[in-house]
Amino acid sequence: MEVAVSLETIAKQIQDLTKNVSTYLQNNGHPQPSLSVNGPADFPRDSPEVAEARGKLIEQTQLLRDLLMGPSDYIRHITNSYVDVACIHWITHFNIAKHVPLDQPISYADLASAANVPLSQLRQVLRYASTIHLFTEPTPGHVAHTSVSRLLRDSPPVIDYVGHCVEFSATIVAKMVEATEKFQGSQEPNETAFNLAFDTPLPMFGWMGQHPEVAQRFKRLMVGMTKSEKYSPRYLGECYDWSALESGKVVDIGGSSGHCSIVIAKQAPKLKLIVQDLPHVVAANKDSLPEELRQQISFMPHDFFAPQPVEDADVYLFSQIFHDWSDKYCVKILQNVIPVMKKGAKIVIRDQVVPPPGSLEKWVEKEMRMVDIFMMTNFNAKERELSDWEKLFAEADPRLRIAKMVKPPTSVFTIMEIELREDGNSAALATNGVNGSH
Ligand SMILES: C[S@@+](CC[C@H](N)C(=O)[O-])C[C@H]1O[C@@H](n2cnc3c(N)ncnc32)[C@H](O)[C@@H]1O
Repeated sequence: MEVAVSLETIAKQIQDLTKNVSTYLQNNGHPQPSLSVNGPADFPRDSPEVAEARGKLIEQTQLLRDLLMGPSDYIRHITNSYVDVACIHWITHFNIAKHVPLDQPISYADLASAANVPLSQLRQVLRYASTIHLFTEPTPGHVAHTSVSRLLRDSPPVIDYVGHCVEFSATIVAKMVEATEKFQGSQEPNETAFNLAFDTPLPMFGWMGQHPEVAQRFKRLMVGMTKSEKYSPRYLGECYDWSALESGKVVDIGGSSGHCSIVIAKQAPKLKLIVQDLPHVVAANKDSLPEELRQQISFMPHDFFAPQPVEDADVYLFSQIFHDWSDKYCVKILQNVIPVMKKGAKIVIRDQVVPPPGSLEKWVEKEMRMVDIFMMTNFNAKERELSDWEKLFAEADPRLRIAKMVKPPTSVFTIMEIELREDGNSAALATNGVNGSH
């Protein structure tokens, strides 16, 4: 049960945290956050303490606002957020942000004719959008950018992200109810809300193969994500003792362009790595491997639903594979590797271990659980909590045990080492900063 906290207590915390954050910005030459057109696009991320204070502030200010709304207004507020998404879709579809100059306002009439949209609808949509900080009306009848709407004009990663959300994901999640009614919790990757939304019998990635523009945008998003701390593969290199394998062999299953293997290869120059993926993925990526790594890393077409052909590897690596598949298919993927594992070989998994409900700030947990909903609606898959992982391993083979888990604080991923124990005993689980570990 939630304990009631007074508004003053929350406000006091907000005041103290705001002072810390604001002083830090001033003392380190960072601009104050602003919605004006030249306001900074991102909050500085160079101090872990300030990042923590900012996280708490977002949590506390949101709590204060929600409490002040009261349940009746609050439920209306969260329920009608579909209008926000629809207006952002309209704005991006008709390329409105590109037609608004950065240095001066533009009249609704001129903007309507430049974007070729009905004047009255433009005014309706932008006046709504200005209530959520997208565009502003500095003088009646004239529109100008804010620091938020500017991103829809100038930031290709934001434009990709927003396009993917409003044109793709929003269409899919709108079919959640119908999908459950029709498919009743199916584990098949082609009996999903995605299949209903796009009226296709193909699994999501198969469909993307036939829609290169959507696929290219999705790929750009994924590549962009790997550049952020949260999704960076660099921790995979740093948080596992790859050099202890000396001149051993690693198979990077579903390794895509090999970016995880590249990180590991740089960490442990004597290791040999084989990147396996579907034939078309291997064909598209193998020639872009840096010249200096070609002795160390090779590519091999392989479907992970077929028996694993590499029998002498020390590690079978699965990075961001299992969250795309239901348990039924994850078990098959694991069972294709287990028979060829030599004595002492390990399975290393880089994926999310979702912490128990309520253990993170709500806005952080919301983001994590949003990805879980995408996994459900796109693939009938999920992000797994520790107990889900344990259940999965037990189902694949009772000898599988989690031997180590490491979760770097700034990464969303946990790195798990799984061993195949011949004696059937539980291994002592060595964890490092993993929320909700034993
Ligand atoms: C989410 S990506 C993960 C890529 C990479 N391991 C990483 O961590 O960024 C999933 C990968 O699985 C590959 N994949 C999907 N189905 C596969 C299959 N049946 N056999 C092998 N690879 C497959 C995809 O082509 C894609 O590269």
